[in-house]
Amino acid sequence: MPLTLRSNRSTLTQFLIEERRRFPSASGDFNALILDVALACKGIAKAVAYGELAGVMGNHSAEEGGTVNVQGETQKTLDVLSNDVFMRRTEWSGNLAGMASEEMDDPYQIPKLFPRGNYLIVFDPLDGSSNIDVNVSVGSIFSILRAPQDVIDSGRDVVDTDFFQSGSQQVAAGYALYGPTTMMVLTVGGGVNGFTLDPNLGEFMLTHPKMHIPEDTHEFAINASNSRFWEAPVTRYVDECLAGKTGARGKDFNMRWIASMVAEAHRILMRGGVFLYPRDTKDASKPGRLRLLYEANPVGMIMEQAGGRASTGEMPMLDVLPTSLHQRIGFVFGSKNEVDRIERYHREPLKAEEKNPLFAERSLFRD
Ligand SMILES: O=P(O)(O)OC[C@H]1O[C@](O)(COP(=O)(O)O)[C@@H](O)[C@@H]1O
Ligand SMILES: [Mg+2]
Ligand SMILES: [Mg+2]
Repeated sequence: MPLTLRSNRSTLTQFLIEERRRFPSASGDFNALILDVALACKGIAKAVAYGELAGVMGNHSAEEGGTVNVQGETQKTLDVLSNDVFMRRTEWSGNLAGMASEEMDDPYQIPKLFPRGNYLIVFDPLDGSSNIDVNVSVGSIFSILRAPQDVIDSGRDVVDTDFFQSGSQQVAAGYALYGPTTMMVLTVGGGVNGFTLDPNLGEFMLTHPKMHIPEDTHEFAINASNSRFWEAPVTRYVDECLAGKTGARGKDFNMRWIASMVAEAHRILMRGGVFLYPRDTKDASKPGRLRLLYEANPVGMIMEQAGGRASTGEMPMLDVLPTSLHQRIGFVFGSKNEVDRIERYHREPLKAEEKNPLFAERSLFRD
């Protein structure tokens, strides 16, 4: 079926140029960096789309350099490939002072043969990759920070602490979603805009201008298999959602869990909802599942810029000062009123029945 191309749509390049006109002092390096990232995402989208045909499914083999990342997680072939694409597409242009990724233990130094620039990029090259073999939507997440002034002045190698900037310091954040269509969702600080990849033109076209998250929702997302490890405020919140019309909330809720955060973030951006991967007691060494610098902060910035909220459960995510490169953290985001409510539950003292599971809703001692 021939596609009718709407000529009035902006391309990502046009959009960035128009944005830059509003800030005449901007150097243009930043736009070039975003376009490099977009090109990396197009490359990853192709690899994901070819899947088994390109021999890129399954775990990364030990002969090709190892199978476990710094998080102790088995790397998929596509994790490694996507990481490589991100690095190669962004390292050369003179816009970056350094980068860090989920798939690299330490910060990556821009090779000496390339000039160094003013920005740092942190990325999750493939989010939701445990789903890749079952053909569920996955994506890439990125966060752009300004490099510390002494890094810019001296051109020195970057170290972990250069990246320890709160999420509110991000210059830009975004993700690409490799779903039925490939999309890029971007914020440069003035709202959130969504671009769909036109496969014929090879261009991201502005299809979702000024994305906005409804303040209320009746849809929540959480991995309920962890419920025995949740803290009481989270149990209270989920129990109230499950109780539906008959409970404290007085309305029914729907539940979703894709296990691909980038896809959940996109659903929430499109129609509202709340996502929780809270801090829990499952593993004392992991205060949460998701990573602050390249998952929670960029998705958090997008949520806040779209009128939603992002929180640790206790405080705004974007106010957290990072203490390590691969730091994990509890993450709650989405429709504003739900995130506010979850934060309030964390502040409120527990009632006796919430402290004692024997008296909780659906317990032995409750009629
Ligand atoms: O398997 P679980 O515990 O439900 O965790 C799912 C979460 O893990 C993640 O896949 C982690 O991201 P990576 O795939 O980049 O490691 C999130 O996208 C998702 O929300
Ligand atoms: Mg991830
Ligand atoms: Mg990943």
